[in-house]
Amino acid sequence: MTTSLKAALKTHFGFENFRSKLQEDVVKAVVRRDRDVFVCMPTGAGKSLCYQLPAVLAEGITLVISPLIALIQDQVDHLKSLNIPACSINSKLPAGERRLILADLGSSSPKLKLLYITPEMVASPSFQPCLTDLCTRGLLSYLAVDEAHCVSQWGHDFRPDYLKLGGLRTRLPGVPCLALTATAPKKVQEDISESLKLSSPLSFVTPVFRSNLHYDVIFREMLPNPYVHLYAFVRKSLALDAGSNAQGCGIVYCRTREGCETVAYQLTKLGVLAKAYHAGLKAGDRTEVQHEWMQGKVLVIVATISFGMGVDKANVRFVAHWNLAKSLASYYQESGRAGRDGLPSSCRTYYSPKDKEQLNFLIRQEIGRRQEKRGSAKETDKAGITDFEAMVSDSPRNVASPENLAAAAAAAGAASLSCPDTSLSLHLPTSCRHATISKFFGDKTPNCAGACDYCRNPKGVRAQLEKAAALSTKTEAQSRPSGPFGFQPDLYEGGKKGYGFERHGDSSDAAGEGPREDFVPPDVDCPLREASSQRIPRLTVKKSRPTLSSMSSPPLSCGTLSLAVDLEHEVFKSSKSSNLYKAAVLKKVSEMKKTAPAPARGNGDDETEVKEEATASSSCSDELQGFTSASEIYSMKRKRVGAGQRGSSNPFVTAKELLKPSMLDSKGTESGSESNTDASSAVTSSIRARANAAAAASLSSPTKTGKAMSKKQQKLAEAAKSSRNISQYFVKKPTVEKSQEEEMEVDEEGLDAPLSHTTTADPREDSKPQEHSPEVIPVESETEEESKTDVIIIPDEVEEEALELEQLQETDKESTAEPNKPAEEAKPPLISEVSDDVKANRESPPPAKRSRPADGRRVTFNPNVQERALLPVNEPPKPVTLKEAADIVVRYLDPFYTQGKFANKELFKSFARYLSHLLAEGRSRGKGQVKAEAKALIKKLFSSVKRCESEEDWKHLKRPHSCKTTENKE
Ligand SMILES: Nc1ncnc2c1ncn2[C@@H]1O[C@H](COP(=O)(O)OP(=O)(O)OP(=O)(O)O)[C@@H](O)[C@H]1O
Repeated sequence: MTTSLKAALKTHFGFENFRSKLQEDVVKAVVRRDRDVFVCMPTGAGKSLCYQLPAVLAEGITLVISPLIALIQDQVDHLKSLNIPACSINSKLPAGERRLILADLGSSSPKLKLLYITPEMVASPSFQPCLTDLCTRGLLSYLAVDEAHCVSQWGHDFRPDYLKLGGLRTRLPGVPCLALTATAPKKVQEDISESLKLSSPLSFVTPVFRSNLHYDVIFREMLPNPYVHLYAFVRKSLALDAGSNAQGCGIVYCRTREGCETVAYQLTKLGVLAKAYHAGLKAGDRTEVQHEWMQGKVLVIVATISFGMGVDKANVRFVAHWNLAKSLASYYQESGRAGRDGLPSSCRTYYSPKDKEQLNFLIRQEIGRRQEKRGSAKETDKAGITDFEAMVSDSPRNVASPENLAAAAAAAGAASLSCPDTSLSLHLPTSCRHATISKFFGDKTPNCAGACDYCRNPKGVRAQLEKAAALSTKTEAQSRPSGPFGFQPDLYEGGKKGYGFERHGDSSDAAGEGPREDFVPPDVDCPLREASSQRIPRLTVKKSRPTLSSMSSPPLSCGTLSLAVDLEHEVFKSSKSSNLYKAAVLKKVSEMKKTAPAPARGNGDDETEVKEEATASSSCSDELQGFTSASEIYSMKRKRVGAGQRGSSNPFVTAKELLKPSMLDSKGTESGSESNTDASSAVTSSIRARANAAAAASLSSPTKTGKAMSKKQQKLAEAAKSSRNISQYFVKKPTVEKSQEEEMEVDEEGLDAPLSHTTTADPREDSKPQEHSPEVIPVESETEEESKTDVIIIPDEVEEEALELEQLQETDKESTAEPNKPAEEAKPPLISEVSDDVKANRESPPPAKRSRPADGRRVTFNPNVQERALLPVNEPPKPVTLKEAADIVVRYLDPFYTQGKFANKELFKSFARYLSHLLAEGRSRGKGQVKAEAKALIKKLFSSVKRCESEEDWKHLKRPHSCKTTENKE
């Protein structure tokens, strides 16, 4: 048998030998077909071959259940490349391919050897006829369940649909089942066996220990520059200093997309090519990044956990966790992607107590949510916490001091939920890290032989823990180490337990302070850190909860709540009475309100992220990926991000992005007004800052002024000087004849009149009527805040702006050189199109303060006039294509439009409306007319934007004429 198996191994898979004795034994057991088989082997041990080889040798079809389509795809592709007939039926399969597969399965002797399928699909009604048919014809040779830990509610990646596999199993009585996993502690193993109804299975369980992996932990917050530290780690792991001997690649795991982008950017900036991979990227970009990484073109992939499952790359020399994994089992699996070729590789965690707090909160919140949905608590709810605590079960102080350890252990003992031995903590250990992992999975202590930092340098590890403890003592003056589940014996005067699963259990031991209200235990989802505490007399959960919500309002993301929880807890710790507590909270809330800027456009992103990452893993982990770190939120500042970085400070957005919120708007689910306001102010500030910076540069650099200054630069400097009123871009040239100027002014005022009364609403204008035309939009003085706006100056963009400005001035020359025509000309379609309400408004009396030209004429700006002037008499206008029209409008949109992106939704909408009007009208229009219309459109838009001083105003922009003016407010 051995010889024939080896021959088949060589023939079908090209391997000379089995990877291990165990692999061989498993294959032999499966091939015998007389027992179910359970396999628990470390990551990268070659489990897949354990069912693939028997599948090839068997007569029928092997049904393989796998949790992810991406994972399935990799396996199918790999098998196809070996000429092994394999395929998958899933929701993404084109109908044609599906038909072909079903036809083959329905034939008398199907060619297919392995059919991969998700647990959801296997349970779906559409697949049942096919399954029944295969069963009745005896064509199923094996049922293989990959990643079998997903079946267990004690497992770290529980998938409810895996539970349905028990039912499937009973429908396939004679078909041997093979369950495989890399991460199954004893309890999970039992669960798998039970759920899959394995009948006295042959178990092949090998220790999880992988001697080629070196584990270590670095306290991120103690590093002067964590990115430089990571960079040095990358260089060392990839032996980049060894020149041509450099080898392999690596993975950095981050919890959020933003984290991925930042780390990738920092590493690249420091000198190692790194690319981000997360669900926020387009599918094509993701595939490309993965491809480049697989080929070794990109050395480091910085990813959320959506990356990795099924990625079988042999020479991954390191896996770094920039953020904590959500559980020890997850960590083992993620870090296990290193060293699959058996060569020494590094696994490092950059530990941060903040991370720990956030995760802790999220895990508990998730459990609370589940319990609420279910209406009851379950034993298995503890799994997430136990698994997480196994990584970070105690604070450094507790680990560093035996007394504290004992206290924490006692506290843990008192808790209704049994807590893991504190020495089991992976990241805050008192022993070997491999030992911690092995113990967690129920294995014996392995011989680490220096494959972790603790075994190499225990003193160093302890010193780091102590230093971290000292640091946190300084920052949390009064606080004591938090034991399991937030239990702080001293702080809460003995016996008070913190928020956790034990919190309902004990309410008896009041600390002997004044009269108390009847203690009502906090409910399951109470986010208060020490919800059960009665340390502050008369401060009950009922009273403190609203204060927390006021701190976390508006709810930006779970990070905000987490931050609010921290702040509330801080106040709680430092207050002695209920009144002082309330006063302190109110003060904090008002401080926050004062300092917090308008919500940033990106705020919604986190939620989107949470949703999108849902494909990656369990719901809990999804949420974690979308989490914005408290530190990020705390700064409440716009981020200064580098040029070219995704999610940078560039306020411009694509049309698609703009459409998204408007679609939501129409559904009434979300208001885009905030982001609009934000975008408009951002772009205005951005333009100002850029122009100012350019002006400053020209002033401070003598070489760039005077003669040496290029024409372009001069124009840019001019623009900078007048940047306070960007509308001047659209105003007539100073060289224009006065009479022409007046005509234009009158015309344009007429255009704006029904829509807005801006030009004269500003009292400043009334006071100096002769100095500027009514078309000049009032200049709002630049506030200190605006001048401080963080803007990255991108030289290329400045150049581009100058170029655009040049073009604009050229076109301005054209239009201002044209004679005006009487107002009776037909109203340009643009005007009629922009708003139907305009007509109605025209009939209403103008506002009292509206200024008029001295002669009282009321004329309407008519771009047709200009168009005619441009064209030879009697010659029909040269038709413009839609593209040409678009180009013209886009050019006039400058600086609201750059690199294919619009600055705000309103501009985009108007632009789209205008173009669709051109299309609908279906008649040829001259360039001049289009230009003039575009110019008028932009000018009007700009003036509308400028007039909006509040969010309310902005909302009214949807009906431009009703936008409130300063005057109206007065
Ligand atoms: N007998 C063998 N000889 C050489 N290489 C092998 C052998 N068996 C499997 N491999 C290779 O080992 C690598 C890991 O195999 P596989 O993906 O099956 O691991 P796994 O145990 O399923 O890991 P994970 O749990 O992380 O998915 C693959 O590249 C596979 O081709």
